[in-house]
Amino acid sequence: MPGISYEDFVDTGYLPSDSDLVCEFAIEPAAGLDMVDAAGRVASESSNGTWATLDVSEDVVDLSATAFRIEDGEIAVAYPRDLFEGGNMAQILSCIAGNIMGMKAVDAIRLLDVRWPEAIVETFRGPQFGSAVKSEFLDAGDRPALATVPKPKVGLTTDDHVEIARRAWLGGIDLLKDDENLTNQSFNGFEDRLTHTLEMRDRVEEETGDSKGYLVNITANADEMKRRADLVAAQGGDFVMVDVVTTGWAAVASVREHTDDLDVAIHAHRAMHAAFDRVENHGVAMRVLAQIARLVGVDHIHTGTANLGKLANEDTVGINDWLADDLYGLNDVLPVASGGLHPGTVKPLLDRIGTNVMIQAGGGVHGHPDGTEAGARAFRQAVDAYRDDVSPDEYAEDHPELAAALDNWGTHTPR
Ligand SMILES: O=C(O)[C@H](O)COP(=O)(O)O
Ligand SMILES: [Mg+2]
Repeated sequence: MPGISYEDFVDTGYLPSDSDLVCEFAIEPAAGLDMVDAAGRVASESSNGTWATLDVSEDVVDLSATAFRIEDGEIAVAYPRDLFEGGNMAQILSCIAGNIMGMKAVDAIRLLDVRWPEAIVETFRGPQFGSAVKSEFLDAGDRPALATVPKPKVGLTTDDHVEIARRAWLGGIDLLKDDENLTNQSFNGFEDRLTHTLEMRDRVEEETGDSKGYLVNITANADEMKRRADLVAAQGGDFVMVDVVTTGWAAVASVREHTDDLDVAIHAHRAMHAAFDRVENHGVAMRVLAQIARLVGVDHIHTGTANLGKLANEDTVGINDWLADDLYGLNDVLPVASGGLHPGTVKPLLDRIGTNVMIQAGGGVHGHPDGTEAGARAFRQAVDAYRDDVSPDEYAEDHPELAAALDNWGTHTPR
């Protein structure tokens, strides 16, 4: 079989087959190696090779990857379908983003993009609802869904949390979201928070006639997440939230499998993603993390704010487009813009990312000079102004909450 020595893993005449999984990497070869040497080592270590030349018997299945394009510091590597266990994202990542991330043959390596073949895509569940949550669970089918995160992010008692939820929903917010580090701590236990927040949701829905949602953070070990998801469903919740990077994709897959019968959508917070994607020449691009999230089957995921918020971003627009594109019939994923947004950033944000999104503000709602309900109204008014094609300043003339928000923050991008 070929592929026993790393040189055998490069073939610039190779044409990937439809079933090959193709990865694009940016690589910086270590001193003394050229791009071809480094490409061979990457393809080898990420499929079936090692540093030494192997003498392999005929009955070993050939699962070698092939580096077939090498140009301008980037390489493309094709992997045979049978290298991978279908439906097992952990195993796939142990190949395409595994040992190669630390191998000394490259000073830096970044997984930029993946072409997922149908033969792999069909082994994953994908999202149960995707962007359909906006009309299926909410009244936001024709506009961005609006979410808020109670602040301070931890420390509020359950009663405080529920009161903030009430004010935010009454002000026009669709979704109340737990923060990424709020799970089941002593000051605000999961079960009480779930019960009382959903009771409040029902009261507000009755009062306003609008559908409201609660993204309760079930992040924990996999079995506990499943137990918490059961509680959410039993109490009439429509959403669970999972910190998908910190829990790991195998745990997310367990939640996705479990929620198939529960009729609840999965909101993915990406806390810790920047450990993989912030250093520009190394790691795994957010684009790939978003692809993984779609395959595993989350319904919404944070994809950044197109550089209009407080967190560093990659190509939010390109990622959002990928999440909306056809992928062998898999549902789409609703992109979530969050992190440092406020009413003054709504127009430039929607100009960049469109309206089939969820937009979310914590500080930009609760930090409003007149409090949470006014902040929620201002956030909603900024979206209504956009819908009516009226400038925020003009809309603010007869919407005092928006006027106060714009006076306070202008169009400032926070840090
Ligand atoms: O989890 C999030 O997305 C953030 O808590 C948003 O908070 P901010 O709007 O205050 O930055
Ligand atoms: Mg947060």
